[in-house]
Amino acid sequence: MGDCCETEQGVYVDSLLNLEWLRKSLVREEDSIIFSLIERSKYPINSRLYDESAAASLLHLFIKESEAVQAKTGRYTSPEENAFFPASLPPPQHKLVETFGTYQGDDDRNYAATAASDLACLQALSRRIHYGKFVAEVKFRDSPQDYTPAILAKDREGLMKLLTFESVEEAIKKRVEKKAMVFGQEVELQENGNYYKVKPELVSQLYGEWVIPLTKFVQVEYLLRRLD
Ligand SMILES: O=C(O)C(=O)C[C@]1(C(=O)O)C=C[C@@H](O)C=C1
Repeated sequence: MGDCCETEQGVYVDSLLNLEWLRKSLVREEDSIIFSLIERSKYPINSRLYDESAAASLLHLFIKESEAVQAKTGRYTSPEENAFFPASLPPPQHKLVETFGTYQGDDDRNYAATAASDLACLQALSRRIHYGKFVAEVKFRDSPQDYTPAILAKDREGLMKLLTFESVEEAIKKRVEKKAMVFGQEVELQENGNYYKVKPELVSQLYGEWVIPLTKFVQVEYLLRRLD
C-alpha cells in the first residue's frame, strides 16, 4: 500500500485507494458472496443451529469463538474487517502479528482472513479425502469375497488394484477442470476472452496427484483394519 492516513471515522485511506480499485474489490466480493451461498446450499436449513432458547445459539457460539481466534491473529486490525461480536475480543498477539508486519509486495496483511480461507480449503479437501472410508466400506460390503483375502494377506497393492477404477478417475479429472472453468471464469458484460481465477489444469492436477491418491490411501488403510 502507499501513503496512508486514517479518517475521523477510522477508515484507513491509502494513496492507492481509488474508485476503480474499490469497484474491483466490490466485484470480487460478489464472487465470494455467490460462492459462499453455493457452499451453504450444500446443507439443509439445520434450524437447531439458530435456536436461541439456550443462552445463545450454536451459531452465535461458533461465530464468537471463531472471531476470538481470528482477533488474536489480527483480523480486526484490518479496516475492512468488522466483527459481529466486537465486545471483549482478545487483542492481537502483538509479537506474532508484528513479526509478519513487514510489508512485502504480494502481501496485503489480511493474515487472519487468508488463514481462514486456507482452513476452509484444507477442511474441504480433508472431508473429500476421508470420504474414502465410506467408499471403502461400501466396496467391501458389495464384494467381501474379493476384498477379504487381500485384507488377510495385508496386500496393499492388491487392495489398491481392486478399488481402482481408472475411467472414473479420468472422468473426475476432466469434470473438475471444466468446473474450474465455469465457476472461476471472470464474468463481464462484454466478452473479454477467458480469464480464470484458478488455473483449470491445476485443479485437474491437484485431483490427479493429491486428492484421488490420498482418497485411495484412506481406502486401503481403512480396508486393512476392516476385519480387526
Ligand atoms: O469412485 C470410486 O470408486 C472411488 O473409489 C473414488 C475414487 C476417487 O478418489 O475419486 C478413488 C478410486 C477410484 O479409482 C475412483 C475414484
